[in-house]
Amino acid sequence: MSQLATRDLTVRFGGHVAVNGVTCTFEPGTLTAIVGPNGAGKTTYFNLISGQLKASAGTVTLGGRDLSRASASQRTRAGLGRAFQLTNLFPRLTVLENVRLAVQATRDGAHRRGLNLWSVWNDHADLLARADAILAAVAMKEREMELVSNLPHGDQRKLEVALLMALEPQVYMFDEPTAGMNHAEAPVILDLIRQLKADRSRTILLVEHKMDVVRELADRIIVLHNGTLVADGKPAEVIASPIVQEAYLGLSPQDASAQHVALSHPNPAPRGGGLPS
Ligand SMILES: Nc1ncnc2c1ncn2[C@@H]1O[C@H](COP(=O)(O)OP(=O)(O)OP(=O)(O)O)[C@@H](O)[C@H]1O
Repeated sequence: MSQLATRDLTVRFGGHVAVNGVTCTFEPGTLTAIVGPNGAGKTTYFNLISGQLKASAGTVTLGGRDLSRASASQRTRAGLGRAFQLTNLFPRLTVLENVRLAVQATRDGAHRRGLNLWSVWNDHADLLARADAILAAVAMKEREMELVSNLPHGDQRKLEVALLMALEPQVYMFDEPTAGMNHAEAPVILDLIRQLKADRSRTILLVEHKMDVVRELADRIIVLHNGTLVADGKPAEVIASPIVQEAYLGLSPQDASAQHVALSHPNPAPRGGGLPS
């Protein structure tokens, strides 16, 4: 099983350092929540790991393999799976066709074996069986013949997770997976993440603003502030730590026991100002 690691990962936009020397390892079987105020660098850190953005400095490795110079698609093939909000779906294809294509994308090499009709037929049956199993896992089998464009938003987002599962990644990356979902839709996605977590062999990274979700799902929390990693540990410890409670959240020690603090919120500026240097 493969450890994901970033070392001194840094990106600068002009004079602004959006992610600043982040060194962190993520173990298989662990769900790590990445939290921090708006603009802290969470999505940028994701972009650097998944290869959507090139780092100014530092490395990203998976199972010891250096992916720092790899493209986003090479990183996906190496095992880094990132959920994108609906951008990976083919709206004019059916649910089943979408999943089958994603399964097919993971079986590269099959098309290079030349034209052998028996193997083409076998591959086809195998792909369909795998697509079927994934649709069953996400409870979407009854919708498999529907066009994706006709699905309700919640089902489209569920399908997005199904496509990610089809890629069989070692690392699942979710950036605010329930953003824009209603009260009925959000629990379904969280259930899927719970299912993935139950497997205990996957590394899951979750950027999430909702602290109740983080408390429930995370084995570990890391906190980014101004692009820097400022806290890392078990959820209860991180949430209760003086640096997060007093400096970061701007709460008094008495408030430190508050149950519903949010480490991130809709207002761009963090409460309580900056962290001590
Ligand atoms: N392509 C870019 N060019 C210039 N600045 C950028 C770029 N991408 C991100 N930034 C800046 O980097 C900082 C970190 O942004 P990022 O989106 O990673 O924060 P975040 O923690 O994900 O915030 P939010 O919780 O609001 O999504 C911000 O100041 C943002 O404006």
